[in-house]
Amino acid sequence: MSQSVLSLKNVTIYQEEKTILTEVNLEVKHGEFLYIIGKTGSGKSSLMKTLYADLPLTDGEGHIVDFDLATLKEDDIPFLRRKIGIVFQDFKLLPDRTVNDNMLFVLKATGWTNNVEMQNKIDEVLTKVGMRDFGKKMPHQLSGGEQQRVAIARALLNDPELILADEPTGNLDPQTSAEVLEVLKKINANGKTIIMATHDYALLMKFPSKTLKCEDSKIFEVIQQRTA
Ligand SMILES: Nc1ncnc2c1ncn2[C@@H]1O[C@H](COP(=O)(O)OP(=O)(O)OP(=O)(O)O)[C@@H](O)[C@H]1O
Repeated sequence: MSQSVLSLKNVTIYQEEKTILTEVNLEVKHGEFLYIIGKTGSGKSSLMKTLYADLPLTDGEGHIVDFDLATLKEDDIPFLRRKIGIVFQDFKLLPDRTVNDNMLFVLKATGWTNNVEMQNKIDEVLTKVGMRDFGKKMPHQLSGGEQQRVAIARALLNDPELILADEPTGNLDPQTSAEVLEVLKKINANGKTIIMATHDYALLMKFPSKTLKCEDSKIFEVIQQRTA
């Protein structure tokens, strides 16, 4: 399949009055795995926030999973977020409830009501990330890598077309980062489109894929070179 999941045309991204990225032209096709790299402060998170409508698109054109970012209304944002799975650096699991209840919370908030269907879905996504036996655990009983795998499972609950992962390995050691990347790569191999912001260049070398770099307010494709 080659239809576009995301298209940005001549977009400028601002934080308050400051221009962060300009002349952003980007097209991501169904099934791609795309890295966004760049130094701290170069605008990776601002770009991701624009994609999940945390920052409004005020300048340029943007379409993502059938939503028009330039004309998106406040009321549309929850519906956009159901078609996008978001994974953050700090996992953002609810600390006061089990893994299973974290999942139930999201399903109920997004309109699911049937208990059997909800539990089947939870089991399905936890199995996908290798966490099937951890449903009764509290987040604090899990390692960072396990928490991030649960967060990835949570992002899969509503079968999104696109996963946006903003520094998903930023809090993890190299070995655990590689394991989380393997989970994301497997999900991508099963057909999900993934955009991942990172400054972990070692990971990029280990799992090469199409890469865009944010630098000097611009974003452009870079060709990865193997050093060994
Ligand atoms: N909420 C905000 N209000 C004002 N300025 C912001 C805000 N968030 C980020 N910025 C500024 O926007 C610029 C880009 O930040 P952004 O977080 O997008 O960079 P980044 O590449 O994701 O960095 P990092 O790798 O450190 O997360 C920085 O100069 C930052 O100070």
